[in-house]
Amino acid sequence: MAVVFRTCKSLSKNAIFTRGISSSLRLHSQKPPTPPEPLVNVDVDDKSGVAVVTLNRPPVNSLNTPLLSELKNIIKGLEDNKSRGMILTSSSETVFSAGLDLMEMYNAPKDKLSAFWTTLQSTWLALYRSSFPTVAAINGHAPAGGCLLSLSCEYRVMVGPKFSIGLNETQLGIVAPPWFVICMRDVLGHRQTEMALTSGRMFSAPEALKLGLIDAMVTNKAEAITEAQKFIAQFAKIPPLARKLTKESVRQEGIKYMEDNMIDDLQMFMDLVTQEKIQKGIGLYLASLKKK
Ligand SMILES: CCCCCCCCCC/C=C/CC(=O)SCCNC(=O)CCNC(=O)[C@H](O)C(C)(C)COP(=O)(O)OP(=O)(O)OC[C@H]1O[C@@H](n2cnc3c(N)ncnc32)[C@H](O)[C@@H]1OP(=O)(O)O
Repeated sequence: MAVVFRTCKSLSKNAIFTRGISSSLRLHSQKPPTPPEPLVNVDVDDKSGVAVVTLNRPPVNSLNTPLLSELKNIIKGLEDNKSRGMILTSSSETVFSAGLDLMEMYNAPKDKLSAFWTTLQSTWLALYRSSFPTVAAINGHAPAGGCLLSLSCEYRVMVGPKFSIGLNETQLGIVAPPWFVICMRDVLGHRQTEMALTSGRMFSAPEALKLGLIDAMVTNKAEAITEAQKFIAQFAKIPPLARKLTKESVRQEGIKYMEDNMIDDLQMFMDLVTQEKIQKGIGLYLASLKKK
């Protein structure tokens, strides 16, 4: 797997920034400061043109505004570079993504809360409607927003059997927004979605496979990447424009929902999440996670 420097340069603002800073600082000091790790890494394979995009926000890849923003920029960069495909995975050995960063929603000022949600909306839309094939190589737990990212890809390969996946919002006393529901329904159908979402159930990888929530189960990350590459390779001979327009057509409900309802959806989020009892619930949940 080779990193194509030219591609990375145009994809990651962070990469340009850190290179620029470290080379100029080297003139003035012996020890340049260690550049910050990007929140999302991207490696583009020279031969296949497929990008492995790795969430890299330890410990649990919770999705905050900077990470979502970085992911969105990378997806846009891949679009601009006419990418052949994208595999989304995690640098953690046990967590794909713990979902939305609860700290972004807890006692947050309204402007930050609003920026957080609009970044989530636009990042999701960029991923969901991306023209290139997308696969989630789910190499760890994927609750809530982690499950949403997976569902927004076209194919899901999960490392099993011990990790779990699902939209668990109701268990937290919050509500999965309609576009989360559409994503789940795209994959599971109406009845199973209703059952899964009203209970907020998390599924083990074998359960998820049986249900169709994931498409394949493997035993490690390397196998997950190989399976993902195989899925993407089958599109090599399909004309990209026909593929893109077909994907958009199949996903029209979700795309249209978001395009038509961005402001209402933001308002619903703000109204719900700023309620005192919801804030209290998030606070208690965070405390329970920290107490573990
Ligand atoms: C008409 C409808 C209108 C609707 C309007 C909108 C409504 C709002 C919708 C909001 C949607 C939200 C979706 C979400 O994604 S909410 C987030 C849900 N996530 C979870 O429930 C997962 C919680 N985490 C875990 O279960 C576990 O952490 C894990 C992922 C299984 C990993 O376990 P592990 O043992 O490895 O790690 P720890 O639990 O010890 O965690 C390490 C530290 O990370 C902190 N942490 C974990 N998850 C989060 C998170 N999501 N946000 C912020 N911080 C998180 C945890 O507290 C530990 O912190 P510490 O090191 O300081 O102790």
